[in-house]
Amino acid sequence: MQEIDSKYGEGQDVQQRCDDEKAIGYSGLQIFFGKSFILPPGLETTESTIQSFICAMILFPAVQKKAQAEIDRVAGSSRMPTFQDQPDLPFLHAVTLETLRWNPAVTSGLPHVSRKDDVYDGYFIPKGTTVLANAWGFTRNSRYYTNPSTFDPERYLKQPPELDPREFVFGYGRRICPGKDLAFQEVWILAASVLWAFDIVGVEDELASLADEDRFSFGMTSRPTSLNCRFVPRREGLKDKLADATA
Ligand code: HEM
Repeated sequence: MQEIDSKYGEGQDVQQRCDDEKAIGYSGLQIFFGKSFILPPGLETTESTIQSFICAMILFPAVQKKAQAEIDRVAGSSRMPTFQDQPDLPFLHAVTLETLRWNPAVTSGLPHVSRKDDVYDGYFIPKGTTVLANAWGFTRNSRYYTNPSTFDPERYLKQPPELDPREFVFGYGRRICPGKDLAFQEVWILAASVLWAFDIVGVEDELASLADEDRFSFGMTSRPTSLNCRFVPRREGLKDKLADATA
């Protein structure tokens, strides 16, 4: 990758770079994850969201079991779930939403500048002020979510459902995340595939005793502070089945 990185700086000819990478044998996945490429804005956020999903599955095994039961009912044991199964997997859809909410990857949004004087909730905000929208604040607000620290996908399945986190975890307006639909689908297919193939089992219970404030890093992108777990295969001949699915 270094050889390619030194040839192409940021913002250089992406198509040419892809062709060169393919020519020297990088897989599609390596190209997707290549640094100094156009995707880094979505890379860390998606990665940390997936880590939060794994963390949630460790801490809330009943949710994991319920999602696996739904996947098994729809896809069976001989094939992995695919996007075609999406309409038949409402609980998994809710698990994906709850993953986005439970630990939003960008907890305090990105800084923006107010373009004119404004008043919000009685506070005067002069033109030119740096403004941050607190996504974390939404996720833990009991006005929107019951037991907000609990990972509970059912909140989106009851009538009326609680607030869809896609309303705020991807930002707002003109600069809203352009990768939001892709991100949702990436997290969904990863959750579907991993839960079909493996039981995710925590190897230490230190995470369970932590409060929200200590459980997540709250960096530029927020991720779980500890993630010790084992992926235990759920299927006979899993290696061959995975090879078939990715061939
Ligand atoms: C779960 C995954 C993701 C989350 C939580 C997320 C969240 C965000 C947030 C909060 C912003 C700032 C929006 C604002 O300024 O108000 C943003 C911007 C952006 N995201 Fe994402 N994102 C994710 C995945 C992706 C993916 C997969 C891509 C691309 C493939 C992507 C590309 C971008 C780009 C290019 C921007 C900058 C947009 C601009 O400034 O005009 N993101 N994202």
